[in-house]
Amino acid sequence: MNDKFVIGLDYGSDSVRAVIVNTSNGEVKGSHVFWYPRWKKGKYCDPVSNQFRQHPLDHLEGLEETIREVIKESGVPSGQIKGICVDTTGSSPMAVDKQGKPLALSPEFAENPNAMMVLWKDHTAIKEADEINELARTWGGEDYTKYEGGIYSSEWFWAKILHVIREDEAVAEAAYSWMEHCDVITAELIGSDDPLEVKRSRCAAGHKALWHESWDGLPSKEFLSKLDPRLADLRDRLYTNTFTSDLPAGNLSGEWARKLGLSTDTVVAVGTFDAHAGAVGGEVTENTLVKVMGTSTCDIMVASHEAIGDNLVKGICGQVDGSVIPGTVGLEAGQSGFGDVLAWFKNLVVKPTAELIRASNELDDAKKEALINEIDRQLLIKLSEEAIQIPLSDTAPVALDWVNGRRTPDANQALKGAVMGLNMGTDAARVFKALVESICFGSKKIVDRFREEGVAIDAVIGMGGVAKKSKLVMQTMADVLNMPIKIATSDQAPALGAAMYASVAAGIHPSTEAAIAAMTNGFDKVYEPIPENVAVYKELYAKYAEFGAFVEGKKTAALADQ
Ligand SMILES: Nc1ncnc2c1ncn2[C@@H]1O[C@H](COP(=O)(O)OP(=O)(O)O)[C@@H](O)[C@H]1O
Ligand SMILES: O=C(CO)[C@H](O)[C@H](O)COP(=O)(O)O
Repeated sequence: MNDKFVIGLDYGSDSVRAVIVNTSNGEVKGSHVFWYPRWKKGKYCDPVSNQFRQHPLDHLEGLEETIREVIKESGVPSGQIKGICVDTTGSSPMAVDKQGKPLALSPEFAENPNAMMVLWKDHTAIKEADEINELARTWGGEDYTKYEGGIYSSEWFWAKILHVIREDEAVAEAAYSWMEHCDVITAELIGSDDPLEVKRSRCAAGHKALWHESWDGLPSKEFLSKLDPRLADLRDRLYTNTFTSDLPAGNLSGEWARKLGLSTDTVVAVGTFDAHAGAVGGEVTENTLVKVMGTSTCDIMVASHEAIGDNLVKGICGQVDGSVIPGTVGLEAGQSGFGDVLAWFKNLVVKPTAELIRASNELDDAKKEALINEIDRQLLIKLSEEAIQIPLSDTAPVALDWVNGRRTPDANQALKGAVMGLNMGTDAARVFKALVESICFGSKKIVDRFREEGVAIDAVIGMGGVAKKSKLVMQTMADVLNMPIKIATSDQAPALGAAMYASVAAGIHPSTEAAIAAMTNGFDKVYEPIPENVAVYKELYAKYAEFGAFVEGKKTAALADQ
């Protein structure tokens, strides 16, 4: 057998997943998940202040373990493994030194959260994002936000950097450059020692760093200096050109070839973001909305240059040439909180329960931890089983899905979640059901915005942890959108998409479209809307919209006296 194989790596928010894939038929010969140990302990985070940082050691340990494990599991000879591609969350930037190494890998900054990866969901930079939006609208020059939906988010590159350099003089001084997570890992694999030489991700730059070829790359130094002179200086130590992920970033370094038991002939593709790789793994085509549903949700579409023309789609996460399928325009929207909204509720119940179990004298410590882990594992399933039994006609509460702010439509990370309509009969299952409905209503707001902006949506594909794990969420989504939802077979669609990019970068397939056709894993389920549910959710959606307008301050008479 002389089949050629590639490896796709998908760095999610809680774990990194790898798959090794046969490029001739998409057969997944091995997969492995590595949960970030420091992140799992909540280190370097402060949810109350919306601070979420990750230590790069979590990522490097996961890099080595996942690749070694999938090679071992597959039994594929190293000589047949031709390429690797890395997708990560974003915008998740890190301050790096002159060699492109994250500052937190140096002893001086090893415990400093500002020297670590500022995870996409970290919203400490709301003020900075507001400044960028205000300046973009008023400075008299180019509106650099126009290809990113017209509203810059605290989740993104420049806002995060500006916040950190204001907070931490030492990091500001020591940071030679800043790199997105996907570029850091790619640079590590190819043994780069110069961040200015690394082929930076088009996807990351276009969707999160205000990059566009029409203004020669990044925003001008004049614009940046109005925010902070140090940003203007930094521009010289970032990048001008960006690259799509069907292209090679370099070859595996000798160090990593030895660590992984691979050849230095192994090509490493330019990095990308998880959702966009997921769309490729899920066979994205024009007029199809791909929903990558994990802790958050990303909604990805592709449009031909002819179809999109000069249309600037308002309030989404941007439209970028080549961010998904090179030669087409990638469109991104999404929700800052999706599975996380449900995890938040789960933790609300589990945390005090766990503390009581630990404080009790009934069980030994090992049995206590086993019981707590079982409750943590089972609670979402249990709540889902109970929620499915609640008749839709039951006046369940109405919730807003903004526990992590609102990403789209119209980013507003200052927003918070809310629930109304509680009474003495409101049990955990009813609140959970309201939260499930809220994240589906939030998805409908995005579909409505795309259509209002002239982007046709004829089909919906679901993938990611929630799509594979929750029948309740997916049926509710089909009912709320009143559209069938196809579920991608692969439970690692982003990693599969990264593998597809790797096969093109390694010269095995001639294009991303050809790689999709050859390596797709297809779909294994379709959720069809249930007409009677569609009617009920139409009314509930109107309540959700009114409640949202009220909470966001656009009070309406209908709600004001409730
Ligand atoms: N049974 C379930 N029902 C609903 N949501 C679930 C269930 N199991 C896990 N989740 C959610 O899935 C999300 C993790 O999604 P996943 O795609 O695995 O991770 P990531 O977002 O890091 O890529 C978590 O937010 C978790 O709350
Ligand atoms: O916005 C993104 C991509 O553009 C983030 O990577 C995405 O939201 C992260 O989500 P998850 O934790 O579910 O992988």
